[in-house]
Amino acid sequence: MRHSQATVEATGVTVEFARGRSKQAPFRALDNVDLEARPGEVTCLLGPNGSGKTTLMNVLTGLLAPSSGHLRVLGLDPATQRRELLRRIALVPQETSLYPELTARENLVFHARYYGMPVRDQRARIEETLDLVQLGSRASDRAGTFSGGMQRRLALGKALMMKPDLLLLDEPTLGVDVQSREAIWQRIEEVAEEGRAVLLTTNYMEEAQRLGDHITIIDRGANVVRGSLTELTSQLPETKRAEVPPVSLQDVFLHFTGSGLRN
Ligand SMILES: Nc1ncnc2c1ncn2[C@@H]1O[C@H](COP(=O)(O)OP(=O)(O)OP(=O)(O)O)[C@@H](O)[C@H]1O
Repeated sequence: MRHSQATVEATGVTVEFARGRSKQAPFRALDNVDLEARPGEVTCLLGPNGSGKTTLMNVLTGLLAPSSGHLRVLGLDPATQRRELLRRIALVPQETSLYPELTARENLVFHARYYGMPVRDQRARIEETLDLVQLGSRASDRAGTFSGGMQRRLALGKALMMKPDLLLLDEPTLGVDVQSREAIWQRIEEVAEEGRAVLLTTNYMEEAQRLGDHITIIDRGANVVRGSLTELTSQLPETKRAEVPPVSLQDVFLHFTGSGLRN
């Protein structure tokens, strides 16, 4: 049972996009979706391509307003209290948002200033962050010269530096090597250990299995199943549970979403 007050509380969230031709019914990218993320936990949002994961992240940060549903993030309504919300959350999007001409350190300085970090904290926090994401020795190199893994670590550093109450990550280890992935996973685990909430999307079952205290699977814009890995496994039919113990999250995922390819 999960007792603490939820950081993300979404109930019945629906998002519709108008289609090109006006007479067509709108496309429902999210249909009555429920989601929760709690302090001290990593919540993983899984779903096949196009299932609505990024759309849901955009709703949580107030970038998109839902057509209907109840939504609170840190007790705030993202649609109307976005400015206040953005001071307390950090989002690492799929495409890294770095300035390639600036050095790693300059990227962090720019971010700290933009988000109004107190000047007296900036220097120490920036150096601490560079060490945390293992870029101390490359701090004076331009971000544009970094490998994919280094760029992801720097993007994560930008978010961690602000010490958000909610860290949102859209596919945090997409295309990075094993070493960077391990470093990123450890930082994510530390954020949760510090009592803050993490919500991440991923297509990597191994990642969700390692990090996810709680897992929500969506498919075609709707909830499929939610719970801890143990709870999800217990919802598999007896025959599947018995196959090859222990059951992997991939078995659970394919059982609930099927193996058909998505477009
Ligand atoms: N602005 C938009 N206008 C119209 N349709 C959209 C828009 N944004 C997303 N969609 C559609 O909504 C659905 C969900 O897309 P979304 O990007 O949220 O999926 P996803 O689960 O993040 O996919 P992936 O794993 O491929 O990143 C898709 O069918 C997509 O084409």
